[in-house]
Amino acid sequence: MKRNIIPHDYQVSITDRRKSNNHNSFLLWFTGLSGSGKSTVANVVEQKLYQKGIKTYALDGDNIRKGINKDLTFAPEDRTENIRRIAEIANLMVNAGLVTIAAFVSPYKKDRENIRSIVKDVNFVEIYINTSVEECERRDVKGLYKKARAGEIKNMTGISAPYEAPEQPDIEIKTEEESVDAAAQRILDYITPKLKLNNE
Ligand SMILES: Nc1ncnc2c1ncn2[C@@H]1O[C@H](COP(=O)(O)OS(=O)(=O)O)[C@@H](OP(=O)(O)O)[C@H]1O
Ligand SMILES: Nc1ncnc2c1ncn2[C@@H]1O[C@H](COP(=O)(O)OP(=O)(O)O)[C@@H](O)[C@H]1O
Repeated sequence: MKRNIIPHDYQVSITDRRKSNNHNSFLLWFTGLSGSGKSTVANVVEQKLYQKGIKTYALDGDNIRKGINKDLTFAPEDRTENIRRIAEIANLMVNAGLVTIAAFVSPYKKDRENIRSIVKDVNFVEIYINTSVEECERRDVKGLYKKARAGEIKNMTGISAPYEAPEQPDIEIKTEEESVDAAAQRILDYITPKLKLNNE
């Protein structure tokens, strides 16, 4: 379909915005099972960045699935659309100069590859929060695993829907072996060089 959409050439660029913030912008994408620890670790990372004066914004289930994506279910095609829209929003935020943090189950490899192509490889940091389904079920932070076992929730990731683990994530956190603070520190150490402005 020919849509005749011609982008307007705005004069304030991503480079200008990064310069005025005095740091680079990129996307930290947390993937993992429900209850694996994505939000817990992401929250500490954001707090530490904020304390250093870094401009951040965090996207998560509450501000997305209750808002812009409230029309979407957990069926595979809706999860794909969920992640696609979030990637587009994240891309706008990266262009606005923010270190953008996103914590979503994002169980499908092809959807995560799509995020990488939307925000560009150089702006994408994939963080795999690797917690076994047994441990997530033991934590059962929201009581969802119990409901899934009782058949009250269909398509529950790890129980009745697949989770395709990243093969080469930029960072892998095994929460059964590493504390929240140690994980957050490892992420901060990884991204600190990326925050520095280069001469674009
Ligand atoms: N069927 C099923 N499977 C997985 N998760 C479920 C499901 N139903 C509801 N929930 C709750 O919704 C949160 C996951 O939403 P996401 O937008 O991250 O999922 S996805 O990326 O589209 O797969 C997830 O939040 P987190 O626990 O923060 O991961 C759950 O609380
Ligand atoms: N090392 C750890 N890293 C992250 N979370 C942990 C860790 N150890 C225990 N937890 C607990 O696991 C739960 C993870 O919940 P949450 O962060 O909401 O997961 P998700 O966002 O992936 O659904 C929290 O109750 C958290 O306190």
